[in-house]
Amino acid sequence: MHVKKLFTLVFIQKENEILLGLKKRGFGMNKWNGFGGKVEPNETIIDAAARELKEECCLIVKPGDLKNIAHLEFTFEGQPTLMDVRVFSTKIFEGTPKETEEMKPKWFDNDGVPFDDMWLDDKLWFPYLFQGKPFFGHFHYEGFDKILNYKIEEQVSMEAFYANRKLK
Ligand SMILES: Nc1[nH]c(=O)nc2c1ncn2[C@H]1C[C@H](O)[C@@H](COP(=O)(O)OP(=O)(O)OP(=O)(O)O)O1
Repeated sequence: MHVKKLFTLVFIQKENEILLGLKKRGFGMNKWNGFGGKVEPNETIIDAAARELKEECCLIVKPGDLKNIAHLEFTFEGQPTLMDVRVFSTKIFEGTPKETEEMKPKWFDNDGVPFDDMWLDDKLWFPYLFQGKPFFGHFHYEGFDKILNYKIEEQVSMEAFYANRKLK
C-alpha cells in the first residue's frame, strides 16, 4: 500500500511556446518543469494550482481558466509515497513571469523543450500535452534518474477518468 500525496502541475502555453521553470531548490532541483506543489489542507486542487503558479513565477490565472489535462502518478522503488499529480494547462493568464526563490521561468519553443534537463518521464508524455490529448501516466522510478516501468493511457476525458477512478 502506498501513501498518496497530492500535487499540482501547471503548464502555461502560447500558440507555439510553453513556459517552464528551473527548480532552484527541493524536489526536482535543477530540472525544468511546470509550476506546482503540494495541495494544502482545506484548499481545492484547482485553487492550489493557481496559488503555486503565483508563488513560483508571479503569474495570475483564474482557477476556472485552468484546464485539467492529465493525471500523473509517481512511485519510487522502496519508498511508500505515491505522488499523485493533477496536471493543468491554460493559455489565459495575467502578468509577466518573474524569477522567485523557487523557480526561474523561461519560455521555450514547443520544438525546443530541454528534455535532457527535465524529469525522464516528461519526454514520454509531452507529445500528449502538445496534441491536447487527455491522459493518465504512471511512472515507477529507481532513484530519480531511472524509470523501471511505466504506462501512459490516453483518456476520453479527465472527467471520465476521475469518475471511473472513484468507483475503484
Ligand atoms: N517525475 C516528475 N515529472 C514531472 O514532470 N513533474 C514532477 C515529477 N515529480 C514531481 N513533479 C512535480 C509535481 C510538483 O509540481 C512538483 C513538486 O512539488 P514541490 O515543488 O512542492 O516539491 P518540494 O518538495 O520542493 O516542496 P516545497 O519544499 O514545499 O516547495 O514537481
